[in-house]
Order: sequence, then C-alpha cells, then structure tokens
Amino acid sequence: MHADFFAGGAGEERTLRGNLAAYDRLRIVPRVLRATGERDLRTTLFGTGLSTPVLVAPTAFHLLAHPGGEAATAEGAAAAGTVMVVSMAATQPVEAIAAAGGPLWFQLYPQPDLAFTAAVVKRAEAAGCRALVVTVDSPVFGRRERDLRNRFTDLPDGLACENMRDATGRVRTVEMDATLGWDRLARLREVTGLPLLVKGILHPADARLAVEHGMDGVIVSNHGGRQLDGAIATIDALPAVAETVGRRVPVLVDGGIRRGTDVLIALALGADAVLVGRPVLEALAAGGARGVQRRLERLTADLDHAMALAGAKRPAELTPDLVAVAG
Ligand SMILES: Cc1cc2nc3c(=O)[nH]c(=O)nc-3n(C[C@H](O)[C@H](O)[C@H](O)COP(=O)(O)O)c2cc1C
Ligand SMILES: O=C(O)C(=O)c1ccccc1
Repeated sequence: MHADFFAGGAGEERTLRGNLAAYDRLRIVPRVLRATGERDLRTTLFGTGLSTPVLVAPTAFHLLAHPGGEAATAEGAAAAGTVMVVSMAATQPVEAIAAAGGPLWFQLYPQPDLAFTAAVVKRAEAAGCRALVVTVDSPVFGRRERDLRNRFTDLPDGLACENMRDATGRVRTVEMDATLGWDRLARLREVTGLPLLVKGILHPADARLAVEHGMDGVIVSNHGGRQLDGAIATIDALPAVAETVGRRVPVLVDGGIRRGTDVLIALALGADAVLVGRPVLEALAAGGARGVQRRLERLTADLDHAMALAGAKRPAELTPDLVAVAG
C-alpha cells in the first residue's frame, strides 16, 4: 500500500509514464574537441552554492519509507551538497529535519486559513529554510487509483504531518484550495522575504504571469503525474516556459529524471537545475541517509560523465542545439 502511494500516479498514469517516455524520445547531439578538462557542476541558486544542479523534490510521508524519515533524507542531501525541499506533508517537524542537514527549502500548499498559512511560513523560515516553494498544481487532490484500490486514506497511528500542528497542538489536514489565485501569492510576498518559487507550471502563459507577479523562480512540474492525468510531459513543456521566462528568474524542472543524461537534456532545454522525487524515496527506503546520498551522487557523477562525452564543462554550456528528437 505504501509502495503504491510512492510509485503511483493519477488516473491511467499516462502522465506518470509520459514523463519517462519523453526522455526516451530525445537524443543528445554531442560536441567534440571541446577540451573541457574537469567538469564543474557547481550551481548557485538564490545565493546558496550547491555542488550539483540536482535537488531533492518535496515528497510527503518519508517515515513510511524509512524510520529515519525526512531527517535521513536531509542528511543524505546535505552530504551530497544539495538542497532538500521539505514537503508541507513531512512526517517530522521542520526543526528536526533542519538539525539533520541543509540547505533546506520549504514547500507550501497555501491553506484557506491565511493566518495559519502565515504561521507555517514563519515557522519554516525560523527553522532556517532558505526559499519557499508554492505548489500550484493542486486546486484539488489528484485521483490516485492505486490508493483508492488499496484504501490508503491516512497515515498509520503514531505518524502525522508534524508541520500542520496549530497553536493548540492539533494536527490539521493539508487542504487543497480551489480558490487559490495570483492574489494569494502576492499576499505570501507580504508574509515572507524568502525567495518564492511556483511549482507546477506547464503553460508558458502561467510562466509569464509568475514573473509578472514577482515570483523568484518557476518549477516546471506535473507533480510526477499525480495530479492531472493526461498533462504534458515536463520535458516537453520546458522549452516554451524557458523561452518565455527568458532568464529573468531561474527555471527548474522535475518529473521522470532517472539518469545523468536526463539531467543533461533538461539543462540543455533551458533548466537551471532539476529535482528528483521517486529516486530519492526509493533510495531512502533502501538505504536511509547513505542511500539518498549515494543516489544523488550517482546522478551527479552520471551527469558529469555525460557532459564530458557531450563536450560541456559547465551546465551553462548546455544549449538546446545539443538535443534532437529521435528518428
Ligand atoms: C510520493 C510522492 C509524494 C509527493 N508529495 C508532494 C508534496 O507533498 N508536495 C509537492 O509539491 N509535491 C509532491 N510530490 C511531487 C514531487 O515534488 C515531484 O514533482 C515529482 O515527484 C517529480 O517526479 P519524479 O518522482 O518522477 O522525480 C510528490 C511526489 C511523490 C512521488
Ligand atoms: O502531493 C502529493 O503528491 C501527495 O502525495 C500528498 C500527500 C499528502 C498530503 C499532501 C500531498
């Protein structure tokens, strides 16, 4: 039941499969004799230096994967030199996660209760989170048919969304809010000075609105195929979004990234960095903090190797001409 929760997507899982299939259709057109020498994968995002452009996507319920929970993921991400985005649906308090690693960003589902939302943001900020990722692809919860079949509705006894505790100590449920609009993102701006990223952009018109509303970053995502089944593969949506944003703010992408060559293609098609969800959950389940560290380091080493073979020294040298559609 819990493995299905992590692996599954919405509906027929067309988008879940599509994210992976889209990378299968793309090929790299390498350059030669570029004398790259050692590659340099270091990446700076909002003033934080990372050793890799591969970040940890926000995912719920890490205690279902491993007894170390989100703290183990944070430890692994920190050891690999990257950012972990802590999910609002984490099963450990953000303070405990921050004590285990960092740098951290915090992912938010804006709640209908604006005061509670502001309190959660303040709490994440106080714990040391350096950016806020606002997920906007979830006005309603996706229809996850594996979870319906398995009757997976709730966390087992003893586990809770620890960052949803209110002033009375009661744990609130994470609510999806179909009344969410750009006005509410503008209000978040008044609540926090942290960089604000919107996660779940697929349409270039929304990318433009994000920039116009003062957002500091855009994450091209279909929630790993867990929300709108039938949504476009993220690597197919990326070029138009990157073109519209035009380097005004960082563009990140997630969904279906499993190999360094996938990262290379995403960076070439306009991403400044990528995030991985299920690979981290699988590594956490299999090997705790060390597993997460090793999975992230393997992805980064694989990217480094692919860049050597494609003739790029730095991520910035990866350009769209290095990618072609397979015949
Ligand atoms: C089990 C699971 C839980 C997730 N929980 C969240 C979440 O709490 N908040 C969020 O913004 N995205 C969530 N996501 C989406 C991820 O942040 C990310 O968009 C997606 O996993 C990327 O696709 P990938 O798993 O193919 O790498 C979740 C994804 C999975 C698989
Ligand atoms: O966002 C998700 O995909 C997800 O699985 C989730 C689970 C619980 C609460 C919020 C999100």
